[in-house]
Amino acid sequence: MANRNPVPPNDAVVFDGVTKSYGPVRAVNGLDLRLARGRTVALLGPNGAGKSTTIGMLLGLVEADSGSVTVFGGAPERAVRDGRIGAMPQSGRLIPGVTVRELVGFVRRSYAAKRGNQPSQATAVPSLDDLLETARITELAGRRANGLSGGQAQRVRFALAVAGAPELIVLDEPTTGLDIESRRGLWTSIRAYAEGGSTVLFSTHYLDEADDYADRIVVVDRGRVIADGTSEQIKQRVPGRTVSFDLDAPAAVTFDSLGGLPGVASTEVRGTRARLHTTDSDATVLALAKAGHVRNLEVTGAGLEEAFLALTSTRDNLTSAGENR
Ligand SMILES: Nc1ncnc2c1ncn2[C@@H]1O[C@H](COP(=O)(O)OP(=O)(O)OP(=O)(O)O)[C@@H](O)[C@H]1O
Repeated sequence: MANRNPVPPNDAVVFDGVTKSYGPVRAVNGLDLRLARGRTVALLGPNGAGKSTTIGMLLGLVEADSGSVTVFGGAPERAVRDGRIGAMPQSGRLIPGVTVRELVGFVRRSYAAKRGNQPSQATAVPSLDDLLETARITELAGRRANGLSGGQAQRVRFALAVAGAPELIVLDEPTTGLDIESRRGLWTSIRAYAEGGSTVLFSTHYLDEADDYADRIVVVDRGRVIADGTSEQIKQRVPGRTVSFDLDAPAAVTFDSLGGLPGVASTEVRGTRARLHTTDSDATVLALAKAGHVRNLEVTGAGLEEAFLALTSTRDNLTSAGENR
């Protein structure tokens, strides 16, 4: 497939007008996306939005119907063959009957042998000990690979993904089903690897991970990019603020009186804590101050979850929040 635009040297990945259908289902629908080298990017979207199909095309596993996908200026298959992409799939059993050290060592050796045949290749394959350390699985080295907990197995999969010192790692829902401690542990390894200058693309349904770890968030829905920017830029897409406070004298304040304050679009009272969603937080706060009876007042913008829900429920919303790549 011919690439219609020249690829700027700073782009690791370019999707250019890409479509992919499965029978009548348009999984990816004219996707345009550029990923700059060295950044960590989260791919968010509701179920069936096209995230896995997009990742499949990036890894050369799924062929686009039209448009082009370019990785490091060439075909994805070539980047995979050269060990420049490391991938962590959503699932897949680890080989039974071998230890973690044997499994990771085998994959590492196969990359090292390939690099030996390509001395021009810039990135050296790490030592096995460094690799185990990076993935924080040194203490698991002697364990059977198929007898690990979910979190431990994901760390081994991560070691396999980075065994060839790839410049781009692609993680498809890496922490799904893991407890909070295992999620944090895996992210410690991913971040450490990213700090070495690699590009990271991950999909997730955990919005806090996108908020905490991504330099840039790309939201897809029905196979298209519907928002693209930093976490802050995405949050700003949802207008209005939330004004929260403790009611000093709950009996003296009624729902109706709160709802009648300037700017207030909706109200919620739980116990003595009130939350007002307002389109004019300055006017709302001034009116509350005049009325008195409030303590611990707080004004906050929408969280990423609220923004995500608002964006993905607005079906016609196809503009971009920013160009931060
Ligand atoms: N091999 C396939 N055959 C038929 N339809 C498919 C196939 N793969 C994906 N689809 C459909 O394409 C659409 C996009 O699916 P995809 O798995 O890419 O979305 P997703 O955003 O990764 O979803 P999820 O968050 O649920 O994993 C969905 O409607 C899905 O049912």
